[in-house]
Amino acid sequence: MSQHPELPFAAAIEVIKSLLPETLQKPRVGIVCGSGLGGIVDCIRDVVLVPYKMIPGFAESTVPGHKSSLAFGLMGPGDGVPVVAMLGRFHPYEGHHMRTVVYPVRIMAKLGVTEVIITNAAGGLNPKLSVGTIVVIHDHLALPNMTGMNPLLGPLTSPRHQRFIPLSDAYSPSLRRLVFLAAHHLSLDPSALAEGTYAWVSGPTYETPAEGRFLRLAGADVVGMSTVPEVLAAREEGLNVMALSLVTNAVVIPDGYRSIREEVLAELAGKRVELPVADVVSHEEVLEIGKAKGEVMMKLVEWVVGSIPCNI
Ligand SMILES: O=P(O)(O)O[C@@H]1C[C@H](O)[C@@H](CO)O1
Ligand SMILES: Nc1nc2[nH]cnc2c(=O)[nH]1
Repeated sequence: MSQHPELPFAAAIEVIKSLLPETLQKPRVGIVCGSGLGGIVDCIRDVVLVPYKMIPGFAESTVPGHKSSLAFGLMGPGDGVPVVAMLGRFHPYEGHHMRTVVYPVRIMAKLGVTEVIITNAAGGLNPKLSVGTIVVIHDHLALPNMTGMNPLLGPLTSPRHQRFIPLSDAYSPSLRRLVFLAAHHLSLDPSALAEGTYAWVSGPTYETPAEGRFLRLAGADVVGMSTVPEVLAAREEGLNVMALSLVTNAVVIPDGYRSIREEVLAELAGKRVELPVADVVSHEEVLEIGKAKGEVMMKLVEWVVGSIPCNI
């Protein structure tokens, strides 16, 4: 495996701190915004934006719905909790090296972040999940991790890191509890918030119906092209992780394939048939749902940030 040049951690931290007032230099919570979910910046007070192009080692996000800036500021009631939000993320399918994809999470840890909230837009595999539902991720299924594309492959980025990271408790039960409490306090309909397993695929192609069925049979509830690399790096850095998916589209057609054979035979026999047709998903649709339903996600995140106890 090829070595990746050392990332300039110290230079990045120095630049970031030089652009921030002292009160914002040590954020407690890091937030990673998924496709179309960068509106979270509206919940942050005293915002200071730090463009990625100013930070050594950062790439640019090339995906529509992702902005290339970190937002520092305060969130939640009272004095507020210092936070840093990544308004756009890096995906491996953009051509970024895996070390670059997870670099911002490592920078967050170095700035003092102890909890990270990772959001994404995802396709629904579980037919019980309707579009707009928010899923609290409690586990993941990462085929790339199991087939030689684990983001933590290669030399350790710090001698403090463990070589072997357990993932049985990757998604903090305490933070997950807080989201459900948040939903109650915000009087959300209980069906608006579910919990489930996220399948990570590399993208950039969306799933074929067979791939969707395969992932569903393997136990996944939603599928997306991000999050897991960030979760792994965050766990390696010792951060508590919470991850939320917004279901933007349905992947699996419950009744299976539209059978052209059945259709033709029925037509020849003079019968009318109405067979299921697969949804054709697009990134525009993903962004549209993010715009329409992202506010609930933002309110949940804001409530959780304001309620994280000192020692979780
Ligand atoms: O960054 P996220 O995971 O929210 O973005 C999703 C997955 C792909 O990048 C894109 C597909 O529409 O949205
Ligand atoms: N892989 C994948 N990622 C998504 N992100 C939003 N929707 C989808 C989807 O259907 N599949």
